[in-house]
Amino acid sequence: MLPPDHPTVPRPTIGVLLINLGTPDAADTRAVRRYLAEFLSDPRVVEIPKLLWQPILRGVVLTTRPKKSAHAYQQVWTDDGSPLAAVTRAQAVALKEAFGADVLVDWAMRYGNPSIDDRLRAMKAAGCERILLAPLYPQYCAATTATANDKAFVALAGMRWQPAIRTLPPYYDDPAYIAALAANVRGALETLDFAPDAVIASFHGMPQRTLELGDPYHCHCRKTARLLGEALERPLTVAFQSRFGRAKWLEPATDTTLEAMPAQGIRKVAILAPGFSADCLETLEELAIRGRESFLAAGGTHFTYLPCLNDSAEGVAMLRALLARELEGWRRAE
Ligand SMILES: C=CC1=C(C)c2cc3[nH]c(cc4nc(cc5[nH]c(cc1n2)c(C)c5CCC(=O)O)C(CCC(=O)O)=C4C)c(C)c3C=C
Ligand SMILES: [Fe+2]
Ligand SMILES: [Fe+2]
Repeated sequence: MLPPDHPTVPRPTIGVLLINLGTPDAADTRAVRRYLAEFLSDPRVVEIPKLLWQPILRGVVLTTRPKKSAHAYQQVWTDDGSPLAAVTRAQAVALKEAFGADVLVDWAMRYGNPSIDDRLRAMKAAGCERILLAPLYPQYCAATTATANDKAFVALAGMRWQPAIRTLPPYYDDPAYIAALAANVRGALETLDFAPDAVIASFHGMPQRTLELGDPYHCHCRKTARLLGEALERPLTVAFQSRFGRAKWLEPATDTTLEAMPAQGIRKVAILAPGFSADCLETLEELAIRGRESFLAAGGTHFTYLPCLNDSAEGVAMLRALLARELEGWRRAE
């Protein structure tokens, strides 16, 4: 006879951990400083020797940037907190619903909260013997995908009894991802009261040096944009946003592209950020607010920002298909 509180329904033995970049706990200078200190101390993100970089980070960067960034966060903060956290949580809830009771879906952030370590331990305690790590970056980059997996493996290194692990591969050219983006863009363009002269695909930038060192990120971005352009039957203008620091970054830059367009006769634009699985500071503030302002100030007449896939029906169906493919052998083995 089982005790009354013994679970009669089997506990899920398979878990999926959605991972995104991370965001401050609050839109104030203190919380942003804490977040930036962790983020920008990651040697996968800033590839400058620690002895040189830490004095610059602790000196000029962490005394000036947090206040400026906190102001930016305040403009996009929601009742559910940071948009990045709110959207990632909503994606986890929707995927939980889609997979049903036999798969435990959770979410974590590479920097800040909820931490990867904390959520992996909770999943293990809940009975997960097999865990799929899913860094939600369509384009592989050492500064995003690899560091998310690194962090998970550091947590596993502290476990006596580790779960079995798989990692979600990049999906920059996956037909399901391209189709979801195309449906999203087509639907949004249909509701516009203007026909854009250009559709811009803005990806987060990276130092040019990482391309020369063999990071596939730039190639992945270009291929996503080519395939999406083919699906939409119109070429996209590719640009790279969010430049950080003094080194040369991937070009062309989104801000200078937007500022130059009106003088070239391109006065109506639609812009999307296909490399972000969730809307966040970089899309909502940098593109939708500042990008709009600078484009209109340069003589543009019409500007629209097209939201990320987020927890839209097509976005969740796409993620479910990608994750289910990775879980295939595991689910059959149960
Ligand atoms: C989508 C892919 C991303 C890549 C590639 C990436 C590289 C990268 N980023 C920085 C510096 C900053 N990024 C910041 C915010 C931020 N970056 C991404 C994604 C990628 N970054 C996201 C999703 C976010 C948003 C976080 C949020 O809370 O909404 C920031 C913080 C904000 C600010 O102060 O501007 C910094 C700094 C570097 C240096 C880098 C590659 C080397
Ligand atoms: Fe970034
Ligand atoms: Fe930015």
